[in-house]
Amino acid sequence: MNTIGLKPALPVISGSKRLGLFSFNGGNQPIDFKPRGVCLIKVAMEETQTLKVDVQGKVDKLANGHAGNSTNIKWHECPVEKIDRQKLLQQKGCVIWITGLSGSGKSSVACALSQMLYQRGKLSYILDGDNVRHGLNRDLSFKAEDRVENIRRVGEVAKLFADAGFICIACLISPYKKDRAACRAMLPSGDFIEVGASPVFMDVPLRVCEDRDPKGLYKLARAGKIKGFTGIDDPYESPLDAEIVLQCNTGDCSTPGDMAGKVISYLEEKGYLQA
Ligand SMILES: Nc1ncnc2c1ncn2[C@@H]1O[C@H](COP(=O)(O)OS(=O)(=O)O)[C@@H](OP(=O)(O)O)[C@H]1O
Ligand SMILES: Nc1ncnc2c1ncn2[C@@H]1O[C@H](COP(=O)(O)OP(=O)(O)O)[C@@H](O)[C@H]1O
Repeated sequence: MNTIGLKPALPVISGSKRLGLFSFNGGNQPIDFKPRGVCLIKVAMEETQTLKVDVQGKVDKLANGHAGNSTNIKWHECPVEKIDRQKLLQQKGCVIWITGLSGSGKSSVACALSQMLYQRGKLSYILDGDNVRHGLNRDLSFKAEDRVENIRRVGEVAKLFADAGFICIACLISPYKKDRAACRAMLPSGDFIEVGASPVFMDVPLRVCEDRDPKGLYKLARAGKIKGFTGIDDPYESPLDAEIVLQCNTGDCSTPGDMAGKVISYLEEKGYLQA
C-alpha cells in the first residue's frame, strides 16, 4: 500500500460543510472534511483501486463507490463525528488488542482493565473471542480460514467501537501475524500510536497455559480429542512489534490487576484517557 501526503486544492463551501477536492491520477476526487488545523490528506491505493482517504482520523472514505463485493455505495457523513464523541466522553477511542495462547490470561487482563477504566469514569467494551463466537461469529470454526475471518470481523467491530469513542478491548488468540497486522491497518493511519491500536502480547509460555488448563482443553488436545488446537497442533505466531508485553514465564505471575495497571499507565502516558 502506498501512502502519500497531498494538500487539498480549491476548498468549496457546500451547505454547512466544505468539500475538499484533490487530484490523483488525473481525476478529481471529492472528500468531506472539517477544517481543523492542518489538513494533510493521506491517500492509500490498494491493488483493487479502492481509494481510502483519511482526514484527521476519519476512516475508510471509499471515494470510488465500492468496497469488496459491495458496489454503488457511498459513504454517508454525519455532523457528529468521532472527535465530538470523544469530547463528550473525555477519552480517545482506540483498540487494545490482546493476543496470546488459550489460558495465557487475556480475558482476566481484559476484565481487570475494563474495571479499572470504569473506576476512572472511562468507557470501555470487551470483545472476547470466546464470547463473540457465541453470536456474531457462531458460524466460524477453528480452521485457518475461519480464524482469519473471525479476526477480520472482530477487527472491523473494534474499529467501530473506537470510532464511537470507546476504549475497545479485543482479546482473542489471534494466532496469525498477518491478521493482526490487517486489524492494525484497519484503524486510521498516520501516527499509529495516537490513533490506532495497541497490541498487548500475553507472553505466557505453553507449559504455563497447559498447567492452568482451566477448561481442560489442552488435555483433550493432547489426547487427540480436539484437532487443530493452538500451541499443540496449530501455530501461534508471537508478535515482535507489540506496544506492551505482559510476561509470565513461571507459574508465579503478577496478578491480572497489576498487568492491567501497565496498560492503564500506557494509556495515560499516550493521552488516551483525556479528550
Ligand atoms: N482448536 C482451538 N484452538 C484454540 N482455541 C480453541 C479451540 N477450540 C476451542 N477453543 C476455545 O476458543 C477460544 C479461542 O477463540 P478465539 O476466537 O480467540 O480464537 S482465534 O483467535 O480465532 O484463534 C479459546 O478461548 P481462550 O482460552 O479464552 O483463548 C478456547 O477456549
Ligand atoms: N496473571 C495470572 N496469574 C495466575 N493465573 C492467572 C493469571 N491470569 C489468568 N490466570 C488464570 O489462568 C486461567 C486462564 O485465564 P484466562 O483469562 O481465561 O485466559 P485466556 O482468556 O487467555 O484463555 C484462569 O484460570 C485464570 O484464573
